[in-house]
Amino acid sequence: MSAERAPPVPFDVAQDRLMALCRPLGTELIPSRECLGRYTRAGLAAERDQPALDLSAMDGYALCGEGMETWRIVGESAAGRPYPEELLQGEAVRISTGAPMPRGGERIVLKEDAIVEGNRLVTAPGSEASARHIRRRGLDFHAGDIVLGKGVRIGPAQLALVISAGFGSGRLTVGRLPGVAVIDSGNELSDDPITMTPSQIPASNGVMLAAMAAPFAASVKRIGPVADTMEALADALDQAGDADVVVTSGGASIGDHDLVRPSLDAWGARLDFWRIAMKPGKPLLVARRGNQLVLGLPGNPVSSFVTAWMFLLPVLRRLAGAAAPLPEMFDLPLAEDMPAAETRTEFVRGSLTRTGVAPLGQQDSSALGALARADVLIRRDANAPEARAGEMVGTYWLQTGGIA
Ligand SMILES: Nc1nc2c(c(=O)[nH]1)N[C@H]1C(S)=C(S)[C@@H](COP(=O)(O)OP(=O)(O)OC[C@H]3O[C@@H](n4cnc5c(N)ncnc54)[C@H](O)[C@@H]3O)O[C@H]1N2
Ligand code: MOO
Repeated sequence: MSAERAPPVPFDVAQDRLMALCRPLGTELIPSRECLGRYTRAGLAAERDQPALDLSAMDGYALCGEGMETWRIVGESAAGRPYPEELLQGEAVRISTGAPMPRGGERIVLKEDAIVEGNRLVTAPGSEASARHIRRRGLDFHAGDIVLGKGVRIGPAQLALVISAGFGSGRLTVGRLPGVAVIDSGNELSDDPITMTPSQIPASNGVMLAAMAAPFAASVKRIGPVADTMEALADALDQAGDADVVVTSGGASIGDHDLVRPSLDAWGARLDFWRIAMKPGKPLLVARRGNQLVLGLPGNPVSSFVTAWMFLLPVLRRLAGAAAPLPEMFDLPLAEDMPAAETRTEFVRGSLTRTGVAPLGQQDSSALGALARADVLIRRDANAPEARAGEMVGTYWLQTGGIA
């Protein structure tokens, strides 16, 4: 059967097949503070307790002894400058948030609940000193605890955790990020909206795809726009060099000018699969040339975005070492009825309302306006029956890239 006539690959099968083709790239040792956006390649064990001592969580006074009316203030424990002695019965020290509890300090009275005259302290009527204002040693984690699992993305919070766990001045072993080349192809494309003719189209996909790939890539090389000729495509593929992932946009369908498949063939790439039962994005193709992976995305801008989101980003995350590279789906209620689905798994651009998710009115696969307004992709499985308002539907959050 010719590739044109073979039935399209079901969406989930295609995602699984693609993931099976990717192996995480090697590792590299880089300064911990530069690990933003990287993936851990092994569990990370803390090198210290956090906090390393019992600390005060509030500004106030640390007290020793119970059942007395007044305390004698004998000094101060400030953040980074602890009170050096042991507190004795009836003694108190001024203490600030984050400062170490003095030895013998049992409870904290808040500054606003303390009545102080000279070095005498009494607690205000109705208030009480409490041990709950003490952050105990190891409250966050203990030395040896695995604070980040394997294959976790280091975002800002994880980066702070790495520093807090004792790796501030050291290096971490993280996954290497892939090199990416993005080629947009099409005779009608122009990079210059000022001088182009009305029959031309601004080449928006290349910029969009490069922006999507950038957080997961060591480098992104943009090539084109290039003409729909075998020569121009051959030249563009040569320029892609040894990029780990080559992404093309346009020319993936079966039109007379759709030359991506024959060009890849001439370049020495072997087709793995082509055409997915998804809407938008049916003409997606996947090919390999040695260790290089080629994703041929459809030219329609929304099709290009959705296929990049569902296939390219998972590939990049997997190569970078992600344990869970596929976008996560959440069930949310529908804000309005939706018709029965077609024979392809459909990803409907939707907005988030107070009562749930609502499909946007414009679903054409060229409509960037609706895509830019969308908060979510609503998933409608192939042949799913009509869905009523209030029913739960699978939803992908666009803002988070589907991974949080
Ligand atoms: N007879 C059939 N025709 C089509 C089929 C089919 O199965 N049989 N599939 C349709 C589907 S679905 C899609 S999606 C499109 C995609 O086809 P291509 O990947 O070959 O895309 P092009 O024809 O090159 O372009 C489609 C559309 O997108 C615009 N475009 C292309 N590149 C860019 C870019 N870099 N930036 C902005 N816009 C771009 C292009 O001008 C076209 O308007 O095929 C259907 N046809
Ligand atoms: O699947 Mo195409 O991507 O409908 O426009």
